[in-house]
Parts: sequence; structure tokens; C-alpha cells
Amino acid sequence: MTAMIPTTALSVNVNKVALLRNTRHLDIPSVTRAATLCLQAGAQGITVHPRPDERHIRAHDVHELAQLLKAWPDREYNIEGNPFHNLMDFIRDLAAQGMRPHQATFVPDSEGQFTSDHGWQLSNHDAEEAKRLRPLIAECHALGVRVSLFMDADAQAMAAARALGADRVELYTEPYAAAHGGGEQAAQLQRFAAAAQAARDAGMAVNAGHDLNRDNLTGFLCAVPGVKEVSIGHALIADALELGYAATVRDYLRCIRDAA
Ligand SMILES: CC(=O)[C@@H](O)[C@H](O)COP(=O)(O)O
Ligand SMILES: NCC(=O)COP(=O)(O)O
Repeated sequence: MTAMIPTTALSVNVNKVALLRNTRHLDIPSVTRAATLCLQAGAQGITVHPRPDERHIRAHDVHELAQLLKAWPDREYNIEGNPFHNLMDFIRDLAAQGMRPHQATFVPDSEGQFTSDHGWQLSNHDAEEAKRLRPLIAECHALGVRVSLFMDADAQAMAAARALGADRVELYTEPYAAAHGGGEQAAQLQRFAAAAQAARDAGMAVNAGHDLNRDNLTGFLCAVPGVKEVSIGHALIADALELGYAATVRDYLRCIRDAA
């Protein structure tokens, strides 16, 4: 099946399928089967965030999904994680085996972090961290892998992200999701729109993710036009428990289309 190319690509994060699978030694539910069903339903990509504690995605999942994505040449594989922990090893291994991901999303999580809750802080006092990121971004580029930096919606920080060589930023959308439906929603959307514009002005494309769902996705994309990719996991997999993968993915694609 050929995926439609909407303005915004949907990358399904399958972490939570692995989380459920890991509670037994039976290999169900299958992570690769979940990814296949999402791709068959039209998702434009698959995302994983292999955390160092392997609470959900494990090393073999990263490799099996890379193998699977080879059979879907018009779809993208996005691997998220902290490049100072385990992420670079995955990227180097996959590239050495001819299965490089399309995109690496660098996330500043600590080892064992509950879930991602902030983007990179690239202000002057963290110059040391920025210095360590630059060569890793260059290494990804040399391997043919696009780099996206996970960032708070701070317009002022976008030039610094670009100066490190980032191709994209992924805007951390939890503050918008938490404000959705309340008095702060409009102000949050303004912040995100300004940050997205600043990123584009600096020469980067914009991704978004964290706690996006069927209720808040269309509103976000209407207020923040031009987002290249949304990566969605927790809510989408929860919806799939009720609706099935295919119906769920189709409904998220509808949410994206409704914003176009
Ligand atoms: C960077 C980001 O927002 C996602 O990777 C999110 O953190 C998913 O991770 P968990 O599924 O471990 O919560
Ligand atoms: N980059 C965000 C992601 O992959 C999924 O986040 P969530 O939908 O699980 O909150």
C-alpha cells in the first residue's frame, strides 16, 4: 500500500507495545507486527525510544524494526534517545549493517527517567554540553542520518540548536497537551507557533511530540502549521487497545488531514 503524503507525517511510537510484551516471556504483543499493521494503515513512520534500562524497547527491537523498515522504502524510522548514553551505539550499529535510521532525535533524558519532560538547554551556561553535541550531530550526518533536537517551545533557543548543526527540532508538546481545553491553551499555542517559526527562520524543519492525542492533535496543527512529523505513542497505543491498530492509525491520519 502506498502511504499518502500529508503535510505532516505520522510516526507511530511503539514503545508501549514493548512495555506490555515485556511483562511475559511469550513475545506477545509483537512489536514488529504492531509496526507492520500501523504501516499498512498508512502511518508514514515508526518511532522508538530505547531507554538504557530496556523497560520497553530492547536492542533486538531496534534491529528488527530497522530490518522491517527496509521493506517499506517510502516510510521513515526515527530513533530517539540520549546520544551521551546508548543512542549513538544503536545508530552506529544500524549504519554498519546498512540499516541506518532516517532520523535520530536527541533527547536529554537521564538514565531511568520516568518519561521525557524537557528539551535541551542550549544557553551559554551549558556551552560544555553543546560542545559535546556538535560532533555527534556531525557523525550522524556522516552516516546519512538526519538529526532532530528535542526542545522546549522557546523561540530564543532555536538559533543555538541550528548552530550545532541540527536539521530539525522536535517541540516537546506536553505543556500544550496539559493546557488543552483550559484557559492557558491559547497562550501555549502562541508559544509553540513562535518557536516553530523561529526554528524555520533559523533554517530547520519542525517535528512535534509528547502527549499528543486524538483530541488535541488537530488544534495543535492548525495553530502551528507546517509541522513535518508528529511522533505519537502513549495515547495512540492506548486507543489501539480499544479500536485496533488500523482504525486508530486511520483516525490519527484523519486528525492530521482535518488540520490541512
Ligand atoms: C521524546 C519523547 O517525548 C518520547 O520519546 C517519549 O518520551 C516516549 O517515551 P516513553 O514511552 O518512555 O514515555
Ligand atoms: N517523540 C514523542 C513520541 O515519540 C511519543 O510520545 P508519546 O505520544 O508517547 O507521549
